Amino acid sequence: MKHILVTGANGQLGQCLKVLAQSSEHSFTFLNSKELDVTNPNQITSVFKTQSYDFCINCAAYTAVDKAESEVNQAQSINAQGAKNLAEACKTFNTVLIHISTDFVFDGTKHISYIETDATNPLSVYGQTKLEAEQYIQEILERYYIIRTSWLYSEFGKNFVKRMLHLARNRDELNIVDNQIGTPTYAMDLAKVILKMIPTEVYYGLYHFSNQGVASWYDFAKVIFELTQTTIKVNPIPASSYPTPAERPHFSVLNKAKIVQNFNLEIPYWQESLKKCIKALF
Ligand SMILES: NC(=O)C1=CN([C@@H]2O[C@H](COP(=O)(O)OP(=O)(O)OC[C@H]3O[C@@H](n4cnc5c(N)ncnc54)[C@H](OP(=O)(O)O)[C@@H]3O)[C@@H](O)[C@H]2O)C=CC1
Ligand SMILES: Cc1cn([C@H]2C[C@H](O)[C@@H](COP(=O)(O)OP(=O)(O)O[C@H]3O[C@@H](C)C(=O)[C@@H](O)[C@H]3O)O2)c(=O)[nH]c1=O
Repeated sequence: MKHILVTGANGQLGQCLKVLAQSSEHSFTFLNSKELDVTNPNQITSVFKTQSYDFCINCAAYTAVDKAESEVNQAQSINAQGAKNLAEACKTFNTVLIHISTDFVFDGTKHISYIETDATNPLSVYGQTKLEAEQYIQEILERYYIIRTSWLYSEFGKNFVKRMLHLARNRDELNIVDNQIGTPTYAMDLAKVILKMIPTEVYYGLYHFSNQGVASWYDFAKVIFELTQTTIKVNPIPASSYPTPAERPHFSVLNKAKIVQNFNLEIPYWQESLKKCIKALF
């Protein structure tokens, strides 16, 4: 049995981990942003002093991609400095850090799936602060897992699936970007993989994980409405017709070969996992 600390426990990934913790052999401590503010090194130290943790899963993040363009300091402080603070505590207290990163560290100019060693070049403040976090962790720690994932959704928190269903209540028509290509990922699938990595305690390093398959946001929206039998007209539009403060990569499909091989995974296709999430929502 391992002792596991989870930060940012009220976010969507944190809540998925809470569900899985109920049937896990491990002992979990879930702390929300008030109980453990990752920007506060003193608070982190006092939490790590209360008991010895084998693992810390960092689910704390600033994830408002567009807002981050104007709240640079806050995004930097939570995403980059917060991860650095946790990495330092993990080093002092001999804890393995499991940190979640993003496909938005890439600029999207590649045409085949991104592997872990591909060059990064974030287009947004959010992506830049998440990349800084990766760099701090790699500098400070030897025993860490960084998992880059993409387009997370779940029955919990704020995400694209819930936003589409909410918008469809008052609209007959939606325009959705069809030239940003990635892979939607069910946060519950990511949570399961994280827990599968825990007993292994080997193969530390940087990994990519998403569901299988490829989609545009338009494809994603269409399937959300099909599965929920929502009648709405969905129009494909280029990103240039949907201006946003943050630029997003045109292509950010992640290659999962490394995580599949090292942890012997079978990854579900995104449409299959979306069905499970929709079932949990209704
Ligand atoms: N959502 C997505 O599409 C993707 C997310 N990721 C990454 O996955 C991880 C999990 O994301 P997700 O669950 O969706 O994120 P959420 O936005 O759902 O949750 C983030 C959590 O972090 C908490 N938090 C914010 N500031 C602090 C702080 N200073 N100290 C402690 N906790 C804080 C928030 O708490 P509060 O609500 O109280 O502010 C919130 O509960 C993140 O690292 C994210 O970057 C990667 C790819 C895609
Ligand atoms: C609401 C809406 C969005 N869009 C577009 C805008 C954008 O290009 C795309 C997705 O928009 P969102 O703002 O919902 O998603 P976004 O916040 O960009 O999602 C990202 O979040 C961060 C945290 C990550 O790490 C990424 O992997 C990714 O999941 O959909 C439309 O085209 N029409 C719409 O009506």
